[in-house]
Amino acid sequence: MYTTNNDGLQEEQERVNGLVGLIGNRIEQLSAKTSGIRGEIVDIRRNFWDDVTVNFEDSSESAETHASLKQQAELLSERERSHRHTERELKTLVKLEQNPYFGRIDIVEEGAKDAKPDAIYLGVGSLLDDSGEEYLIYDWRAPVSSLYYDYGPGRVSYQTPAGEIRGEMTLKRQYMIRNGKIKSMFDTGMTIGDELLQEVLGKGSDAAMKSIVATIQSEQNAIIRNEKAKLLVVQGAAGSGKTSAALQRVAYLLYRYRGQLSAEQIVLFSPNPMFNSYVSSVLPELGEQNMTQTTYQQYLEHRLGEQFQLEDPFVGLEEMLNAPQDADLDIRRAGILYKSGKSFMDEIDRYVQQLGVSGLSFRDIRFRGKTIIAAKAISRQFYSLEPGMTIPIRLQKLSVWLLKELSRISKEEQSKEWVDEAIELLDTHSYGSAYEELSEKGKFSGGSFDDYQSERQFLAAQVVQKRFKKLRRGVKLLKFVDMPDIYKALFQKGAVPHAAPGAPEANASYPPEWPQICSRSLEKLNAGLMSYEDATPYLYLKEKLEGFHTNTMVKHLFIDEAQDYSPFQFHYLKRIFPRSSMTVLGDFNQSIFVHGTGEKSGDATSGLFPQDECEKIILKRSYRSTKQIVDFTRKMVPDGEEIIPFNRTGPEPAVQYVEADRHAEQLSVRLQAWRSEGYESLAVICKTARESAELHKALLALLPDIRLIQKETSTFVKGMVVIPAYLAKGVEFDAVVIANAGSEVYSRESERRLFYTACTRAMHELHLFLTGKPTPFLS
Ligand SMILES: Nc1ncnc2c1ncn2[C@@H]1O[C@H](COP(=O)(O)OP(=O)(O)OP(=O)(O)O)[C@@H](O)[C@H]1O
Repeated sequence: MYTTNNDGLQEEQERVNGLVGLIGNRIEQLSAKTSGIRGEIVDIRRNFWDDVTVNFEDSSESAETHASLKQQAELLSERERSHRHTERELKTLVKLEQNPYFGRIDIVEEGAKDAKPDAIYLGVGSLLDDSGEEYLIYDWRAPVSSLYYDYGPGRVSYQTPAGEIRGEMTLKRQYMIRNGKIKSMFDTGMTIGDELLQEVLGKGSDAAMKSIVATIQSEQNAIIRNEKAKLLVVQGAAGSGKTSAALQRVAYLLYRYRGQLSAEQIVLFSPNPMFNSYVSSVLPELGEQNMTQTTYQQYLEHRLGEQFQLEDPFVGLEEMLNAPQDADLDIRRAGILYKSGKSFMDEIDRYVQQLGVSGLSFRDIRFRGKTIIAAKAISRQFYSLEPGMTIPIRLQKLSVWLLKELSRISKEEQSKEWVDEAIELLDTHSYGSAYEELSEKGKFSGGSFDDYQSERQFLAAQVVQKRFKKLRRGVKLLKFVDMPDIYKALFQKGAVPHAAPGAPEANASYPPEWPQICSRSLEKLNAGLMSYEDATPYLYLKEKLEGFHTNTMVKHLFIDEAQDYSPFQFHYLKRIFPRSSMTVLGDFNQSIFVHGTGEKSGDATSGLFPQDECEKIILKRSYRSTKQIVDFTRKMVPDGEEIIPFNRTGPEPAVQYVEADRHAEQLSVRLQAWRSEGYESLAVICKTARESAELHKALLALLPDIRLIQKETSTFVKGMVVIPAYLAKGVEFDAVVIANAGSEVYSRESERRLFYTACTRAMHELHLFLTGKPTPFLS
């Protein structure tokens, strides 16, 4: 539905030339302005104190000093703001100079006096003419720009903050402009030119994800511009542009809510650190600052502190993938599943209710090897507090009581012998300052016994206070609450449900393997290890008891690879970020963790927001891989026939039998062949990290520059890599070899999605090596 159009090419090129000239001038002016502001900032900083009148002698002088300081600080921050603004403008202009726009639509607005259409040109930023009244280029995020993504020529309408605008689109045109020259231009119909998409998708993959603004598809546009939903769930096939849409959405939100929403108020949860590096250039490319990026694991570590050694999700996954299929594995799976579900959360809620009445464990507070406040006394005090108060409030009150107790005990300590010994060991400086302070207070009468007493008392108080400081800090941080013990108690009673007087009925949702799950959980926790599946419930319980440390600053959460999150984790995130909307992007066919919600129906996000605040968008078209690869991979998963390949062709995926002892050699032949064809990013995908490490070792002798990707790898670079399938999530390669697609490697039903994820990483070519019978997922 597109036509290459050279008719108005010269005219169009002249327009581009004019714009490039104008942009060049603007760049010059703005550069001068920016360096002027920078100079001013340096000056203000250098002379900050010279321009402030400092006088604190009396209250009126002091007020004047404050006012003067405030004024100077405001001036500085205004200049800094202005500098940031001009810098951003400058960056956009530099981009526009290279490629001023990528699209044009001609619109006749309904009710307009003039029947002549307005030509609207779309680029990565907007540009006004010298009068400041007419847009020469519209930002792709402006309300009118949405027409470009949503409509073809004909009747159109779009929303503006002031209401709906209707009209007629008489032309839709796309351009490929490089360095100010129009390479080609097309007039298109409804969809944004296959031609342009073909060109973009046909290229080699990069070490960094690219922005897709010139070719956003209408179903992606609906994700990007959604403003209503508090919870936007995007369910999309592999390679359907979920991550791309998410990143353009961040850019859109920053534009739409400029001044109200900043990049730090948006958090993206990524599947692993390497993915963070892979996507981190998209927003800067669009002239925006990057949002905060983290992984759920990093977040857990940050919250958990040092009490336990936290296992990452890949440890458990690796164990399960390498373990034989036996009863033991079933128990592990059942434990993970139960601890990831909403029932366990409800169970913890019930447990907390019971703890309000009895059962909270406390630690003795000890000093110099002796218990000075016993856990029992702490418990007694806690349960003597008004039971109507919540546990967090009671703990705060308890901590105030403990601090008072510590003060009392510290006074008693001052007369103890160890204090005398400590005083003797004090240096002369401490003595000197004690003397000075006491003299100032007039506590010395002149060499008498009283003077000696005053000095001893003073030094004793100091010595004891110093030694009690850590205890006080501990009390303020509620370290006297024995959280590990309280969590363990959930498993100590084995299958016996926690029922408290007045508490709702304990649910009988325990899995049949509960007793074994309990003993395993205790074994690990007693060894100071925290499994990934325990971390969120533990933190939830801890925060329910100690009070939630919510983050109200964050306004929007993006959760990518959402199929790998459990319902428990979603509910926990919702509590931690109570003011935040969520965009949740996932593909149930790529769910690889037991705790993940691989079920289409078992929506992990249900119940997070009221129904009328939730929206779901399904992306069926897959852009990453050639038609041949998509046709091949979609057969591996249920409902695969719903996945629509983008019409870009390439070689058929190949299955190749290799002899086990020539495995590495044949792989290297394949990789070298691809390399000589010009592919730059090549991956050998294995099932596990163990297999990857072994194969990498063997391949290194043949291909010295091949890299091994491990869970700690934090940067994604172009080249040849060996990578376990679960770390390849979210990224893509020009060509992929599945190291061994044999049934001895991928056979359990639980590995189907891992296999699918691995195969769908290929953009142009996919080869599957086999040393034996093929995996049943290929049949
Ligand atoms: N509208 C588009 N225009 C150009 N390229 C696109 C478009 N949509 C997606 N792509 C490309 O398709 C590829 C896959 O996109 P992306 O990684 O965002 O998909 P995804 O749904 O997150 O994939 P997965 O779930 O498999 O990780 C990327 O190379 C991306 O640039």
